[in-house]
Amino acid sequence: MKTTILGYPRIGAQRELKKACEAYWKKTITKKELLKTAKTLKKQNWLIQKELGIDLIPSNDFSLYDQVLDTCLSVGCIPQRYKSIEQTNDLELYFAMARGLQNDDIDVTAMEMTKWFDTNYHYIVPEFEKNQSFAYYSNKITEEFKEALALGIKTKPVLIGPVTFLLLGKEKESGFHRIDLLNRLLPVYLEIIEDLIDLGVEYIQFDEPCLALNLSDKERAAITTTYNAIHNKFPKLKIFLANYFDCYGDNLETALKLPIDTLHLDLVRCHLQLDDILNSKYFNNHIKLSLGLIDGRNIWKNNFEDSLNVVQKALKKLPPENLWISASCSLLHTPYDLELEKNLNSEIKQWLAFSKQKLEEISTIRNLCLTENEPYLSLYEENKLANLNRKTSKLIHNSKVKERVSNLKDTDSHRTHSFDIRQAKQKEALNFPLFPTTTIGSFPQTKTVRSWRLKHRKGELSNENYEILIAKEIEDSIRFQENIGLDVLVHGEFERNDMVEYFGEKLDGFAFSEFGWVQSYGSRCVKPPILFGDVSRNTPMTVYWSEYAQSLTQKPLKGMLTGPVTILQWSFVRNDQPRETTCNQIALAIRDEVIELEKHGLKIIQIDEPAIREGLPLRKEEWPNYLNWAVKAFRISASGVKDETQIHTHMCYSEFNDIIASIADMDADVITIETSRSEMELLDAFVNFKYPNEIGPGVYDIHSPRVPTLEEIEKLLSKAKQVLPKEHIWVNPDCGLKTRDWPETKRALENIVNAAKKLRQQEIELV
Ligand SMILES: Nc1nc2c(c(=O)[nH]1)N[C@@H](CNc1ccc(C(=O)N[C@@H](CCC(=O)N[C@@H](CCC(=O)N[C@@H](CCC(=O)O)C(=O)O)C(=O)O)C(=O)O)cc1)CN2
Ligand code: MET
Ligand SMILES: [Zn+2]
Repeated sequence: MKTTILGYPRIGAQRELKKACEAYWKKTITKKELLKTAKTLKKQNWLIQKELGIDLIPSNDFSLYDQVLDTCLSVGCIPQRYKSIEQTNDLELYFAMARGLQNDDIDVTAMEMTKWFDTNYHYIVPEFEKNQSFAYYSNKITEEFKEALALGIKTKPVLIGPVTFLLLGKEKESGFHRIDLLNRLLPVYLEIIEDLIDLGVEYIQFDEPCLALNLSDKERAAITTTYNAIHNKFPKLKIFLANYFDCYGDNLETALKLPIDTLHLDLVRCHLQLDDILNSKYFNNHIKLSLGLIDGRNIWKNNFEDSLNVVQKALKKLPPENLWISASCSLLHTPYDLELEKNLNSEIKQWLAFSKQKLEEISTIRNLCLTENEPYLSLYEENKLANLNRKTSKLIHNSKVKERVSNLKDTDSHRTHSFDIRQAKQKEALNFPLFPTTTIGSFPQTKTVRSWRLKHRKGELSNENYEILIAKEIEDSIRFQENIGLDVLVHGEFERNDMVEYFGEKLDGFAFSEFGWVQSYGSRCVKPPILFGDVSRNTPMTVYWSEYAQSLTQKPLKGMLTGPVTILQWSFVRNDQPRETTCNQIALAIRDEVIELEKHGLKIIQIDEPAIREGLPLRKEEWPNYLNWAVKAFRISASGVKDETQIHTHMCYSEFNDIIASIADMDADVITIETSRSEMELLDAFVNFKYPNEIGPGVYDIHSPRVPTLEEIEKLLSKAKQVLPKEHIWVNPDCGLKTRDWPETKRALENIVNAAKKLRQQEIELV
């Protein structure tokens, strides 16, 4: 019985890769220095896995930006607009595809970015043309294998499987389906594999998480074609096929019939599938199983007793040499090392395992299965105790909270009156012009603002002085917003480290780490708070700064909250009760905050739910149940206020078509959404559905430093005006401005306000 993992985090325990990439982009370090940092990180990752007892260690799980982008370069899937960069500098090309590039000679936009399945990790979306050709282009995969080999480690290179690669991409023109490109793509994979085999590779891991989705017959056939072709050409190669994040489901028969060496199972997300497989008539016991027992998506300690039971079950049908002990998915989604945490409550800390601790758990489980397992029995006992302690801890349970959730009534998730009635009252109370303008909440989180927070945390800046600085920043932003003439102002979120972590820090039932960083996209990281117990709000969270900001202006100020589903989705959440229950607890806490903001004079409150789409289960059968409780949780948070109080919500990065009815069902008075990059295409869902409430389609792509011109914004707005009732249209950016700098923010927002003014003028001239 051996151990393996599917992938390891790569950002560095101290976020070394983030810092190096950002320095390289600013040209304060050279390409050579960046690559040196990368090399050191890879080496550290391999050596720690070796030291902690991982037998089959992955390579090519490292990436300077994103593994799907890496795959694009491996197979030469480079959109036309980058061809002029291609010749000059490989890193420049790579980062241009990731982030766009603007200089005297070149002006190219970035490739699209979207969520990796149901995670908060974003990948770069491959672009395909009808006549797409592929060619073996970058040699990253072989180079990394050689790098590890030089350290004495023969790795298992990780490749995103060709079918998943195609399905994750997008057709950039009509008249074909991307899956039809398989016959062109496969030969390139075969070339790469041949190179790897020449270098001595024994195992290759093919990640095909598309197997967790509802696949068509054609897509399933593509899986069969692919792995038959690879096996026929390289019969000695050991194919390690990995699906994760959900069951094989309908795709199980296809998977079991493949000529592969190992099938990997995510037993955390789908623990019943082991029985399905062992009992399947297609199962043959020559196949090896990789048991994904350790949770790669969450930070709770494994329960060894349960895991050993699973292994025993497998051992009834398979010899031990046909089993791998592993984690459910790549450890990319969990932080580096729990040992770095010096300030975590020690009771809570003993319940947790970060990536490094998960490596230890994997080898301990294997060691406990050995006949000579005595040296490890104390670890087993320790694990049992920690799990028992977590079950019974006083820190977790709050009977008042449980009672409040179980006493929720239907009326708690309904506003007093329907939208029409509310809208009329709000129009009277707020008296906005046509096409009111607003922003999504955050203003630039500059290095300076972040450095105040760091100093404050370290005790180098007193509470009082920190607050003086934040207050001044808020005041400046209010004056700026008034000057350019925005209709609904925001305070700017300067006091927040992150829109979820900030609330985690204020709510009971959450703990937070110091170094628990997880990559979100490229160099951007998040530090998800740890939701370990019943959630309650014992103190106002945003009232102080919102009330202060409102006191500075006659214009209405929009209070800014993160919604229950997003807090749930972007935290490390307890796994001892249904997510629905936890979400309702958060919803009640947010509801109390909404009511309190109203009490303190705020007439408009935004409850952000950017993660509601991402939280959708991977399989459609499970959508209705999820949407039902998620929408209800939002409504619970929003329904405690009077008709006159205007509730906004905001979503970004979303394909809205599938779930538009549920979005409407959230019944927010106003929704602001991301649409600018798709030229308002995303608005179609709202139009086709006749979305009943007010809506602000984004007119400024905040993911790019580019400033949209007045004309561009006008064009987008006139598109919106053609399809939406003009009384329903708001004018705003796609998302918050925290990742932007002030100069471009100011120019862009001025253009936005002026575009709205021009639109109003046109309306007056029309009558
Ligand atoms: N949780 C979450 N998920 C999300 C989003 C989001 O906003 N939050 N937005 C979408 C896109 N994803 C994003 C993820 C991260 C960031 C982001 O800006 N992250 C920051 C960190 C934000 C943060 O927590 N900041 C802290 C700590 C900042 C820090 O690194 N401080 C330095 C010191 C200051 C400095 O020199 O910069 C340090 O500790 O060493 C703070 O402001 O207090 C980063 O990686 O740079 C943006 C978007 C989807 N998912
Ligand atoms: C990822 S959605 C962000 C919403 C938040 N209010 C902001 O403006 O940053
Ligand atoms: Zn957003």
